[in-house]
Amino acid sequence: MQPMYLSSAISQFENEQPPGKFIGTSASMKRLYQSLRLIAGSDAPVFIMGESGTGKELCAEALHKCSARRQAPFVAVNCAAIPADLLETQLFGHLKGAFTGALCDQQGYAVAAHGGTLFLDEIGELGWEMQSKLLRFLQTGAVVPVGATSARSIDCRIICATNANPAELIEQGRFREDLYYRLHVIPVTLPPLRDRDRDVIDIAHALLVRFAEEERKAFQRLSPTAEQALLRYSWPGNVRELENVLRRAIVMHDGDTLTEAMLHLPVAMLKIQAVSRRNSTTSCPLWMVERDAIEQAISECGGNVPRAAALLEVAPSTLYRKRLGWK
Ligand SMILES: Nc1ncnc2c1ncn2[C@@H]1O[C@H](COP(=O)(O)OP(=O)(O)OP(=O)(O)O)[C@@H](O)[C@H]1O
Repeated sequence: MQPMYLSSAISQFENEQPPGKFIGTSASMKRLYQSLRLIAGSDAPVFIMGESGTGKELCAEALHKCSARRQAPFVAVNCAAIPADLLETQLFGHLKGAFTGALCDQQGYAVAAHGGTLFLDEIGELGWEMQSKLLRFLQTGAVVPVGATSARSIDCRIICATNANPAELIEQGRFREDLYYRLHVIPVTLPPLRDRDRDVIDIAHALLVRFAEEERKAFQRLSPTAEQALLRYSWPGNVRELENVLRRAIVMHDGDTLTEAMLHLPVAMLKIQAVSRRNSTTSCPLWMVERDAIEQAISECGGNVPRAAALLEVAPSTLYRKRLGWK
């Protein structure tokens, strides 16, 4: 592998545009882009966390595109989508005759990613045995295809992602702690869509233009009340859900303006706005702001304190300690 050209990685971000295919300029996304700028120049493993549909794969792609490895392949593997008994040969390859049905040599995803980036999505779904094999690959930097006797060195950057809480998986004995520490070198957390201010509107506009063209419809804009509805909704399925809502609205309706009624957003999923409902001209003690933010995060995570701590980027012990202080 060539030495890492940090300056060339950074130049991808110099124009302050969101990296890769990201849309959104909210404060939380700007913080993310800033981290990605620093991370792209390194070869250290990245561990991406975030709710389903927040853009974890988009993030992995952006890191690859902004790295010195961008001319080499980006290989994405969904660990949950491949049956456990096929995963080893898919990941590490096999030789002809290694098992019934192995009619020719086949290189695995790891070899295909040589020189580039290997993205392991839904890493929490890997079986225990496969986790050991992945750990061995990370320790040795070499793969042994099924049926082979010698190893082949592979140079690829590892990025993995999960929407599960890794601490919980380890606690439940479903994920190896030693593998976790190998992978969890640089953590990246994607904020949920409901915490990205007006990004939802910018993304919706871009999707409206794209889907209207694909569906050969005349839609050109969102009505002001449709925009307000998008802002009020809590988006449990994040950007993927927004894509589905807009696609469905555009397919099922006609016109040039997409209205609130056409979106059919469930009223039961309105945002909990305890903090933002507070009269913003009335100051209050800082501890109350902090308390509200913490309680809101815990409530959004269905009472799961470690997950709320990950969202707030603090240790779970910090939340437990602070909550004891308020009681
Ligand atoms: N900030 C964004 N701007 C524009 N499109 C986005 C953004 N974030 C996500 N998307 C789009 O939303 C969809 C879901 O994104 P992606 O597959 O990266 O999410 P994910 O977090 O990996 O989901 P899962 O946890 O289900 O694997 C994709 O079509 C992606 O292009």
